[in-house]
Amino acid sequence: MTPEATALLLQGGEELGLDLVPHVEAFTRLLALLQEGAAQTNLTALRDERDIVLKHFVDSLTCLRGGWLDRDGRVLDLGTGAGFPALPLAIVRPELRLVPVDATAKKIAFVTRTAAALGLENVTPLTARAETLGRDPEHRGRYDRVVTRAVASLPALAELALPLLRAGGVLVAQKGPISAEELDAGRLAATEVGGEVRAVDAFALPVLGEARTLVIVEKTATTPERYPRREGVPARKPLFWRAT
Ligand SMILES: C[S@@+](CC[C@H](N)C(=O)[O-])C[C@H]1O[C@@H](n2cnc3c(N)ncnc32)[C@H](O)[C@@H]1O
Repeated sequence: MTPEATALLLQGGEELGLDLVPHVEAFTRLLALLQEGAAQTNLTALRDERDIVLKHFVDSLTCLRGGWLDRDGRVLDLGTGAGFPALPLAIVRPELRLVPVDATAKKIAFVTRTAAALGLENVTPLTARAETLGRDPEHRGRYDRVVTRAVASLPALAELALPLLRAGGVLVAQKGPISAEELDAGRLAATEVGGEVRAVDAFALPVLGEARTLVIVEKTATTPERYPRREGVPARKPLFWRAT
């Protein structure tokens, strides 16, 4: 990693209250593996070091805001793609047991290789759709936290994530700016599937200042058996929301 990119990583961490100095080596290796992987397959649109450091690494770590992931536990990353936020979280929070999940086997193959190369023993990647896991007794109701970044609308995320959480578990949804309409639909959807929106944290991405939102949904009741609906339906026909 160039000295400039390292400085941005440390500055981003500092703005989040994180000392990333002990993790520079791990992030340097992650950056190299990501650039290598991106050259071979269509893993990520970001190629530039500065973009990867700020928009993947630092952005992923913003889900630590508010302390929702401060306790150890099982954390499912829904729609992890090339491993975000799961891999940065696994580096910085070794006490978390992370299960990065994605529907695309090629992406999970990359996450598996990368976690092994980085020696991250707290990462167990899984190729699956969230809808399938949500109906599987080995996964339904088994997670303390679900994190997710840039995957779907809030009502769709509520339907996909809440079935996976134990009672009292929490969804930490990382999004860009969110409209009042999406948030309203998300609140209704959360209630429908057994949850409640606990916090909406609008903030600026460190260094770049872009708008981001963390939406926190707590599982407060049992999810009705009919949720999640079948594959593709939660995103195509989100509850209480007419996607544009
Ligand atoms: C835009 S990418 C975001 C990837 C990553 N979270 C990030 O922030 O870089 C969305 C990912 O979610 C996955 N995905 C979407 N819906 C899913 C579902 N229902 N179950 C599992 N994976 C899903 C897609 O395969 C894709 O890799």
